[in-house]
Amino acid sequence: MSDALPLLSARGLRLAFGGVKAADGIDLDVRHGEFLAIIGPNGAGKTTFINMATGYLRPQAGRIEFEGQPILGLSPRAIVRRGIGRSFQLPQLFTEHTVLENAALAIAARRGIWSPLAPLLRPRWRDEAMELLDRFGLRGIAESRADSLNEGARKLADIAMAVALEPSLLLMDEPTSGVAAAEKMLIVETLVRVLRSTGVTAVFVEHDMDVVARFADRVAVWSQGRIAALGPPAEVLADPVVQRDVIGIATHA
Ligand SMILES: Nc1ncnc2c1ncn2[C@@H]1O[C@H](COP(=O)(O)OP(=O)(O)OP(=O)(O)O)[C@@H](O)[C@H]1O
Repeated sequence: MSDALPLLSARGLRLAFGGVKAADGIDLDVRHGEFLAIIGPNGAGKTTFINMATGYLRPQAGRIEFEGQPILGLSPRAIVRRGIGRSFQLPQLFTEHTVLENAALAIAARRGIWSPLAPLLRPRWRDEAMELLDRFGLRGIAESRADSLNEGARKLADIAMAVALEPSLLLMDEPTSGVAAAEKMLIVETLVRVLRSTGVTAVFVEHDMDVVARFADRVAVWSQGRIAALGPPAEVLADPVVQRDVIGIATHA
């Protein structure tokens, strides 16, 4: 496959909820290997885009292609199988299970195995789950229950589960929301290191402009269901309109 072909290509996406235009003509190409940040005020339609690209919402018009193939109309599960992973604003871990158990379940799910947990904790699976946790620096909390983790560890563990499914594109909705300021950069550094080393392309919704400036290759600015600006962070974040309309009100927790 040619690298010139975008990994994901969206054209003319439209979706209104009553009078609210959550997507009002979205055109976006995601390039192989890039880290693309999506910024924009609350209600601009950022999550709606992720929901459309992952099969959770169907646009009223437009098309989305992944690796040159149309994906609109596929179920979320079928889209995961094509290679698009996702993490949510609120982590989706099995809270009553340990981090290791969550990892083993995710690795098994990747192979289409829906097994009781006990066999998945035998050495072969356990080693693989530990190896995954190691990559995210989570080995030390492998035996902790998911509901006992702080928000930073919970977010990383959630992303590790998405990576266990071996996506080529990962869409992350606010990977740092709720994470304490002191932890934030370490969390993002860790996930960027893992994703870059495995060649995973990433799209992430982010409200922290320091994170965007440091880790994004390109930034797309969402405004009222449209993309108002797109380009390298140094350029986009210096745009006075973006500074006034997006950064000035980016106080979202
Ligand atoms: N399922 C839905 N039903 C009705 N309205 C919806 C639905 N999903 C989103 N909306 C509306 O569409 C608009 C865009 O919402 P969306 O969640 O995509 O924004 P966002 O940019 O992700 O905001 P935030 O930063 O607050 O997460 C909002 O006005 C929202 O209330």
